[in-house]
Amino acid sequence: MAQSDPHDAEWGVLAANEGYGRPDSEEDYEQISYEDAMGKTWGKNEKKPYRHAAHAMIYAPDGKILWDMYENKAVILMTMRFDGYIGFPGGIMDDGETLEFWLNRELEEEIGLDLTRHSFTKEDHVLSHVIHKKKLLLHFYCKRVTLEECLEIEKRTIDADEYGFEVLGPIRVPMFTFKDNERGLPIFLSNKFIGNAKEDLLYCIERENIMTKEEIQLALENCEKFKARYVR
Ligand SMILES: O=c1[nH]cnc2c1ncn2[C@H]1C[C@H](O)[C@@H](COP(=O)(O)OP(=O)(O)O)O1
Repeated sequence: MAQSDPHDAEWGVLAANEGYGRPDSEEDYEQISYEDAMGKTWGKNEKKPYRHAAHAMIYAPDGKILWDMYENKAVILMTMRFDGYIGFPGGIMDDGETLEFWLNRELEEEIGLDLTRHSFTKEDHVLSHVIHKKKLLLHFYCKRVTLEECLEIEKRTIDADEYGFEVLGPIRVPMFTFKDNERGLPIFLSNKFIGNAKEDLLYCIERENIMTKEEIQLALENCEKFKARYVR
């Protein structure tokens, strides 16, 4: 059938959601409570209503000493996405079920999460944001598991339905910094992250007592110094 909307012709099946992945700035994100996010109708009668999206961080405390020198503070699972950004697994929610229902379904599809063992509940919710510009409500969840469980979850990613499509691979956050104060977490932070995934990551690292606020601030400062000197 002929395509009538040039936007659809350009983006095909991706047309409905492609706008959510366009670059934005930190100022576009307004933090709101879960109750406010879920309690309002958010433009239900407008031509394009707000959509909800939910993403999740799975991690385990580590403590392994790498190269006899650097302590890896935790194993934190992220993914290389189809669009070249780094992000957390999850996605846009459909109507008619709870956020956690759709989040669990996305996690099963994208990383093969075994929902009989690790399904997310409202208790795992950490943060919600609204981005009016994109008419998007973002919900973030975090779950601590044992190191053994975390490694099993990571391995299952390559057998997931979306491996090779929405998820190009599991990645770990380097939770250590070399003596040059750049290699490790600071350089990792200079990557491109989807949405506010970087802020979600840093928020949870502090909230879960993996690093202090001061340590995170230092990593961010060293990331900026690195970018100023090296990024072409
Ligand atoms: O990890 C994330 N943290 C915060 N915001 C995120 C994260 N991943 C995506 N997003 C934002 C920006 C995206 O465009 C939208 C939709 O998420 P996405 O995973 O791309 O959803 P679909 O695969 O299209 O269902 O949320």
